[in-house]
Amino acid sequence: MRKPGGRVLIAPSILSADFANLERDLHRIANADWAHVDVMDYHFVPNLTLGLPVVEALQRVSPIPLDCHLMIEDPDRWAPAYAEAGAHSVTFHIEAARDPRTLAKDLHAAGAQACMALKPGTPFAPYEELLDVVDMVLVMTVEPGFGGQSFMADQMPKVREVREAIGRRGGQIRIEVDGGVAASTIEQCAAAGADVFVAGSAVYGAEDAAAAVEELRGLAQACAGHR
Ligand SMILES: O=C(CO)[C@H](O)[C@H](O)COP(=O)(O)O
Ligand SMILES: [Fe+2]
Repeated sequence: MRKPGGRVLIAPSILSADFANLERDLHRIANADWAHVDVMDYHFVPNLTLGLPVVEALQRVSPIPLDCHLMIEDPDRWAPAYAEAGAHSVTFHIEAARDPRTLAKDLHAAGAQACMALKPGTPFAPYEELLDVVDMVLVMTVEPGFGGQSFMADQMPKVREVREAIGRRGGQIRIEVDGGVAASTIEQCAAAGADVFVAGSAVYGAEDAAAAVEELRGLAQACAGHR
């Protein structure tokens, strides 16, 4: 079982990168742990970003593993292809999945870690049993769909609830937070029990993206150590 206070992971979101220069911008964050890739389909969320062909291309050039966050309808049908493309982790939204248990198994069979995401209005308790089959839980700290939104501190009790449930069951499940994570908000996420931190505008909006990654990592790691 991973002890509280283990290594934290920083996953910059390329949603805030320059879409005309994605390879260059992946290399700007080569010191991060994962590159977070936001896939949006104009149906599950009111925005459209990129899909499987672009993820396959990113996979060929990325210096770090891809963490694919699928904000799409029918992930049962579409998500396994992202695992087959080589993504390290594939996140589906629990609000969109028909059979999350089978989907998680399909993702594992295709070689990826499986993660379930919860929108801000979605409670965790009905899905606690799925901790048996997922590797990570993503607690959204904005409404999914756009980068650059304000962090929702009211999601911290949910992060604590997930961390407590993981603690009761044992196992090595990570908790990822996504949306509005920055130097001013990351410590409360880490204190609540998150150990994977997505940051888009806070990293790519900085003069030096790699330095922003290190700053975030330092703040989160210090907090995780005191948990
Ligand atoms: O999933 C997302 C939006 O739905 C993005 O990953 C998230 O918003 C990152 O951007 P920022 O750090 O600027 O909030
Ligand atoms: Fe995301």
